[in-house]
Amino acid sequence: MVLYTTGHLRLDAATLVFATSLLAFSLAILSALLARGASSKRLGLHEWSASLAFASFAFLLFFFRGKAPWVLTYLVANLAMLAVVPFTMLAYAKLLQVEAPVSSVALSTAVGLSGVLAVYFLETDAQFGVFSMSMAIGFQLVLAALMVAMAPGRHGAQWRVVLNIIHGLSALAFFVRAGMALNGQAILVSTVANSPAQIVALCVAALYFTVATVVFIVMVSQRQHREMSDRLRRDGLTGLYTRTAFFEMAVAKPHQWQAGGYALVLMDIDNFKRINDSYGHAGGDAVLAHAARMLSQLTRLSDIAVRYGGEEFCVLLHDCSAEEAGRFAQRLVDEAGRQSVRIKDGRNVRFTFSVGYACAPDGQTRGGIESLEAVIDCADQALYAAKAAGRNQVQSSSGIPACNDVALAV
Ligand SMILES: Nc1nc2c(ncn2[C@@H]2O[C@H](COP(=O)(O)OP(=O)(O)OP(=O)(O)O)[C@@H](O)[C@H]2O)c(=O)[nH]1
Repeated sequence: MVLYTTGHLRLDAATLVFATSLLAFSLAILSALLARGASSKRLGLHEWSASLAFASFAFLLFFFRGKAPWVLTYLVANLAMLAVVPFTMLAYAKLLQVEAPVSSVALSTAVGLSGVLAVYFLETDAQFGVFSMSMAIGFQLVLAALMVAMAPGRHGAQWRVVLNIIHGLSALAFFVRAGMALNGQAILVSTVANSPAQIVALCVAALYFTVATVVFIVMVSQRQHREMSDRLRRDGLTGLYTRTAFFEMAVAKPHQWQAGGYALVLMDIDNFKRINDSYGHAGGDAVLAHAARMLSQLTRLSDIAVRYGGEEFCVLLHDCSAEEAGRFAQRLVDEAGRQSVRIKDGRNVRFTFSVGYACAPDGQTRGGIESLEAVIDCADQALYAAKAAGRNQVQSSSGIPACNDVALAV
């Protein structure tokens, strides 16, 4: 099949193979240039660029079939093709922060490789090579689609769907090709075989490289944007959310913390001024950073840990009973008492926490931000009570008369 347009312009296998190589090469350069930014490196653009470079190289070698040595245009070209999807998966692993299915990839690569080696060295029928390569790449495309579909989070959901449509379409093209090989109709990628199957497969390849690269770059830029806005909401010294960001988040997504009830835990490092006086401001900073790390380790992903003031922290425990909040608060005090912070001059600094907490049980959380402010106020009074009672301890707001049924009271 040759899709003619006018005059000398024709869309045949030779044109398509060369154009696909050029297209993949241009997209590889674009991805490599975008990967030059420090933050882009760890988002998988290098791997994406490598995958396209392998594809471009393979298609260029296919283009020279019949004019260059068979070792290059068959063996090396197919080895390059076998590297394309695994590098794509490495890129997804970085961007979506998931594990690549290494053993399944290795197994499918071995299947593809065995077919190619058998054809090249043992002069087995060429259809065996086409079948094993097509099955291997089709299977790897399905694995890539599963990685994209099963990655945690719902960010860029519509783009993931587009990616998976194109993965599915490409996998289907490879499985059809494998089926044709079984039926004895398979053709090698060639510039002279202009069968409809060949033309369609080449068009699908060009479509795959273009759409998948555009979508990948969009997803990279979305993640960069998310990370940048998250960084702006965090305190530079401790990495915890700032007080302003905390209230913005609480107002924006009340259902995320109200559902199931919540507890608000406020904690303050005891006699912090003395720590600053004894160990210097840098020593004090090291204690703050250590305390924040400890806090992050003890909280769940659904909780919100905040640097509430100078040496004061707060945690919103989502879906949490009063007993659980009490245990969490006591754990903070115990851990702080157990740990010490090694500062730059080699000295160890010990610190303690005073903690106050208040709860808004499930069913009493309808007051929105006003209710949250009331709960914080009660946790603050409990913290004050802990300080007044001698520090290094936990107090609950339940003993404070004004704080009973606090969420209902507002
Ligand atoms: N190193 C350092 N110190 C800070 C920072 N922010 C606030 N501080 C200091 O934290 C100290 C807080 O002291 P106070 O409010 O008197 O409280 P405290 O000494 O912890 O006493 P209690 O809270 O009553 O136990 C002040 O000396 C502030 O200068 C910071 O980012 N780094």
